Amino acid sequence: MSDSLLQVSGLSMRFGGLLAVDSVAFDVKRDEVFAIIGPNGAGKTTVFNCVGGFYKPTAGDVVMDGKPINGLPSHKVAQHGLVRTFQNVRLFKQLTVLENLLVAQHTQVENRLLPGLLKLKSYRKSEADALDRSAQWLDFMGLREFANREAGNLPYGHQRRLEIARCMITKPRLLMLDEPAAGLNPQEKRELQGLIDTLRRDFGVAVLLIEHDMGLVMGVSDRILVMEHGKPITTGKPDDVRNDPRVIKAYLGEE
Ligand SMILES: Nc1ncnc2c1ncn2[C@@H]1O[C@H](COP(=O)(O)OP(=O)(O)OP(=O)(O)O)[C@@H](O)[C@H]1O
Repeated sequence: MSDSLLQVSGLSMRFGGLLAVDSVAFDVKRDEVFAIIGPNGAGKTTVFNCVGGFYKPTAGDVVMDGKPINGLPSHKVAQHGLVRTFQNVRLFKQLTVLENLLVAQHTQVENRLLPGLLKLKSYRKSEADALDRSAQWLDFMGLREFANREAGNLPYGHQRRLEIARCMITKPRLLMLDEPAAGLNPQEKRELQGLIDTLRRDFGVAVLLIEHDMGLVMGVSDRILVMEHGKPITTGKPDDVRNDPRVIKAYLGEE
């Protein structure tokens, strides 16, 4: 078994005349935290959208655990164990916190109509299990006291945690986080770093991260891919990337 969970090669995405992503290649190992950084417009989100099934890449391969997933829609990609959060939190804001976690499991747990209608024992059991798992994640994320609050009314940092819980409850193998520190205060950022460490260690999930907060990226990542103008500049460990003149130039050149 290869130690790479996700392998991306020759990935390109063209929007009309703009080559937003140009021949990007990287791999994410099992239980690795891998970050993609780069100045605004570098193509990070476009890579995410291609990997997660939101865009069909113009060229290239995306392979998850040996199976090609490029071009698959996001719900199919999720069935391969790859789920994501969004730059602007996307929850069912009118539903309660608990309901958000139940809905996340619904496609997995029970989508057979007949057993549901008949309230078969197996159906009741799977419903009870979904409720148990929701309670466990509410506790784990410190959200239990908010279980019956509308998700849209939670403080922003709590909404971000709920979004991560909603991903984790589907038991992914690769969690993609799109700017998870955006809008968080310094204390919440420290908690986020601890959370990512714990998710990887205790739940064996690999993490693919886009983030502008360099403190978080350097603190939490095993390896970092740096992009500029759609192209990869370098991939390396945080200390190597931090001191790479090409990376420093890419960021300073932005000013
Ligand atoms: N749907 C789209 N249609 C046309 N152009 C797009 C589309 N999405 C992104 N782009 C362009 O592709 C380039 C890369 O954008 P992308 O959002 O991937 O960069 P990014 O590195 O994620 O930037 P940021 O850090 O600001 O989020 C930009 O020039 C952007 O304007």
